[in-house]
Amino acid sequence: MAVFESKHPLVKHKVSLLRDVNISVKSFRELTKEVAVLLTVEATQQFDVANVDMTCWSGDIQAPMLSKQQPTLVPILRAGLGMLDGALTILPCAKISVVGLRRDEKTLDPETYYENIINDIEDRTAIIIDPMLATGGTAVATIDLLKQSGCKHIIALFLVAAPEGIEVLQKSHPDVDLFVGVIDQQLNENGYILPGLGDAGDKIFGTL
Ligand SMILES: O=P(O)(O)OC[C@H]1O[C@H](OP(=O)(O)OP(=O)(O)O)[C@H](O)[C@@H]1O
Ligand SMILES: O=c1cc[nH]c(=O)[nH]1
Ligand SMILES: [Mg+2]
Repeated sequence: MAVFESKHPLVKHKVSLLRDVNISVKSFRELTKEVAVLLTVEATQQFDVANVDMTCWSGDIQAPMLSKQQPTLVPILRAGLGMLDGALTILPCAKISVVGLRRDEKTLDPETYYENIINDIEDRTAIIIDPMLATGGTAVATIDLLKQSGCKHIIALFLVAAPEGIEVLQKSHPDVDLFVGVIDQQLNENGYILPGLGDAGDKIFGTL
């Protein structure tokens, strides 16, 4: 598994702004979307292109186009919805597969409460989007669901990731590449990322 931590100065800057304890819901939503745009650009840099015949204003040409089907975006409810608009800005034709998982506050185990994965997922790259990778339990369960549905190629985007979660993912799904805004220090005793962003879902949905 490859882990790509963004080197883009705007990603660093915007994730730092997201950490402000006094951030408004509006700013948190806007910045989450903006970082999602930047991470989607980085994650799609490795996509293959192949020349196709086309007629241009100046005549017939061969022009490079994406050689595979458009990917499917996989927002993990709730917080992943905050990144969906940003990812769609770069991939406006992507199909969307939605999964809903929440962590049990005490055990930190993920519980799946919704699953709506596209039919032809075996032909497409799945791009998981979720602001936070903490213990890794939610991401592992999501990848399990996608693989059970026939998905063969999966990448995952996170604004902030804890080293503990990266290690768990690495062990469970070594074939999945990660694109991360910032790798943070550690988890606290309640499974929250330090320094982190706090509860990203609550900040995006205004349920603090
Ligand atoms: O790596 P883990 O320890 O599994 O934690 C990460 C998960 O926790 C958060 O979701 P949460 O369960 O708070 O649900 P929400 O998006 O509805 O707020 C976050 O958006 C991830 O999905
Ligand atoms: O720090 C964390 C950990 C899990 N989920 C969040 O939203 N934040
Ligand atoms: Mg939450």
